[in-house]
Amino acid sequence: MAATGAAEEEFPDIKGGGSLIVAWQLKDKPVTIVGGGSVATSRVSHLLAADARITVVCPQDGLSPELRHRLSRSQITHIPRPFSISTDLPSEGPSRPAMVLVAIDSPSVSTEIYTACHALHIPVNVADVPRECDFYFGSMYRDGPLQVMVSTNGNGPKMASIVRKRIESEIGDEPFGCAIERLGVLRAAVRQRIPGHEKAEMRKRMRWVSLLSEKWTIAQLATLDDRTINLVLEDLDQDPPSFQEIQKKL
Ligand SMILES: C[C@@]1(CC(=O)O)c2cc3[nH]c(cc4nc(cc5[nH]c(cc(n2)[C@H]1CCC(=O)O)[C@@](C)(CC(=O)O)[C@@H]5CCC(=O)O)C(CC(=O)O)=C4CCC(=O)O)c(CCC(=O)O)c3CC(=O)O
Ligand SMILES: NC(=O)C1=CN([C@@H]2O[C@H](COP(=O)(O)OP(=O)(O)OC[C@H]3O[C@@H](n4cnc5c(N)ncnc54)[C@H](O)[C@@H]3O)[C@@H](O)[C@H]2O)C=CC1
Repeated sequence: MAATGAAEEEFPDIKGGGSLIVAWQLKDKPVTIVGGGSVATSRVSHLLAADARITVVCPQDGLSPELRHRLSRSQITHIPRPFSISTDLPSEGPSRPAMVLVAIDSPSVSTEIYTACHALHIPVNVADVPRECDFYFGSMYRDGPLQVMVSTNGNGPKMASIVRKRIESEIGDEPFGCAIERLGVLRAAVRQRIPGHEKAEMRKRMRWVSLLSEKWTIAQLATLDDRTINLVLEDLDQDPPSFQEIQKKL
């Protein structure tokens, strides 16, 4: 059909009012957290899981017990004083934060920090102040490399937490995290055996991994150790073997 002739109803209507959920890669990037209370502590957990380089700025007596523990294990850097816009927000250089998270109990100071970040084009989140957020946090479920984030786009944070718990209980004990971690290892091995970036090679890899992901259950994928991966990958010209076929070879 001609590109211009497509009828309007062929394309879905898109309702706005949402946000773009992405998996932001922060490994080794500097992130600054202002405040050391319970909200800051929860932000630190999420950032540690993302391997970010974390600096917490707050007076010595504001650091929560958990953050003191993380500091003693060198998981975070602590600057023990109130946040200073002129010192703690370098506009360039390796210390320029990739992201700033504000979790303090002073709305006016929060606004000043937000304004300074905004001027420097540094993405910022001020806990609980939607108009001072370039992005919102969501309710997180995590199992190894698997992450599920629920967002209500500011409409009902508590409801986000309720939906996340529903997902958590639906997943139950199924070892998704382990299965996905093992699939990651297997995919790397497939790329070694069928290297190359030609369309045909990519198609072959992608088709093969997709078929295996569907053919094996989550519990079966979770059993893939290095030895079974070698057996599974024995003949990549054939469709993937079943779990039972591999069991017979062991
Ligand atoms: C916009 C956003 C900005 C941001 O902070 O990033 C924001 C804003 C506000 N939160 C408020 C209240 C509460 N927030 C929570 C809890 C969470 N809040 C989180 C995110 C977000 N909160 C972002 C939107 C996310 C979304 O909509 O999906 C969660 C998901 C993630 C996290 O923060 O880690 C975490 C649950 C984590 C979990 O349990 O899994 C609870 C429940 C509780 O504490 O148990 C309550 C009370 C009940 C209620 O109001 O629902 C208020 C009103 C304050 C007031 O009334 O004064 C505002 C301001 C406003 O709405 O104007
Ligand atoms: N505690 C909670 O459950 C929730 C809190 N919030 C909001 O998040 C914000 C933070 O909450 P909490 O972590 O509970 O607060 P908190 O009162 O436990 O901690 C505040 C922290 O900010 C530090 N601080 C204050 N002024 C500072 C400055 N100028 N520079 C650097 N650090 C400074 C303090 O030393 C302390 O570490 C508040 O605005 C609160 O309204 C939102 C949702 C839930």
